[in-house]
Amino acid sequence: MTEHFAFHLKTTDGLARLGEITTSRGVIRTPAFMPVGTVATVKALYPDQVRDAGADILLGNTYHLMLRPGAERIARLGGLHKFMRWDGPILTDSGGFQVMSLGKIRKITEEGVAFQSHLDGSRHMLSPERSIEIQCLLGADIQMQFDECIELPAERREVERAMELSLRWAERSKRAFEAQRAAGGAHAGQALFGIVQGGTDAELRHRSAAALVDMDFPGYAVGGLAVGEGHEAMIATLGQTLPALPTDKPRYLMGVGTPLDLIESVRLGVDMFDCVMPTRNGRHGYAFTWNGALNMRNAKFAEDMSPLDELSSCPGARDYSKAYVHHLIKSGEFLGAMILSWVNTVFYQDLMAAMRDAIAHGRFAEWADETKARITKRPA
Ligand SMILES: Nc1nc2c(CCc3ccccc3)c3nc[nH]c3cc2c(=O)[nH]1
Repeated sequence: MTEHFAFHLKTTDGLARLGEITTSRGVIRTPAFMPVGTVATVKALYPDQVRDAGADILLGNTYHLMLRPGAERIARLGGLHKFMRWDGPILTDSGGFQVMSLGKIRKITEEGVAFQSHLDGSRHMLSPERSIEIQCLLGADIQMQFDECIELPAERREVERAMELSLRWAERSKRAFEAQRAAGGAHAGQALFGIVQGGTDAELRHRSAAALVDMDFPGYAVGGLAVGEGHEAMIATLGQTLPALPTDKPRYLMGVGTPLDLIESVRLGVDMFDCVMPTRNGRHGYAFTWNGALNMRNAKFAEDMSPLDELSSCPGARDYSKAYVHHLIKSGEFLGAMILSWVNTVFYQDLMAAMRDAIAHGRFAEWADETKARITKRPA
């Protein structure tokens, strides 16, 4: 694991950026979409399908994996990469966000968050130090600071309190990560990212970003969004937050988003994304295609033998008919979820590859306008 973590900004087109992140487990081409593999699997897909779709990096989740099968157990079994047979980079979230959305009977203090498992009610505690310890036990290449993300809408003083707590937790996360490095629990090919909070308040966002930049992280996430604020507020907040971050470090917008969200966020200068949408919506019968999103439960597809999306690079989108996928989804068959998870994961990777190509050729604005018209048109 000699390769040091590094970000190389290759070129820009307006605020849009083309780059590469080097980790000890491989290179991440940015702008990048990172499939979510919360419990050590990208649901309904084999790792080879995820790799062949073009994904360079996957996401794992501290909250879920600490509860089952357990971080120490995964470490005993050789780490998350070996466990799930993914040899590329893995980014893990720090767990705070998931405790707030899934954990039960939570108690937040300066120390951290005490909670009960949503699986069996067992008692657990997450702190910046324990979160970093778990992420190192998992062997994550990119780790996230322990933060508090509050649901919007919220009172400004609540947003300010959570943002300031997250800054104190950023300091503690960084010290814990450095201690892990010194003790051999982490190496130079791994990185810890800070997370900017502050709701949709520009002043709080600037304070959070400035304080994190002072702590000097190798990458910065914009957190606290995709929590119900809506597309316009998210884009407005991004426009206020991104300029406060250094251009020579990656920017990761957490939990985003729809294809339209991705295009508009890349236009503003975001480099990395994650979202459960391609796989979760796939399991619920939605297909992302180059002619808009299709709800495969719709009876209009019952006798439509045309392919899901003949423009897709996914064999599943070209080989299977809408009628067949409609039947599988209506029947609740596993293959329906498998096909649509595959089609959607490939669509998201093809979308990112097209963005990278447009930026490389200095035609992102034109490409974005053409593509938005195509993929947001209401399907016939
Ligand atoms: N730590 C953190 N995570 C967030 C996630 C989960 C992203 C994630 C990472 C890795 C695996 C799964 C999920 C968010 N998802 C939507 N909005 C989000 C905001 C935050 C946030 O402010 N902080």
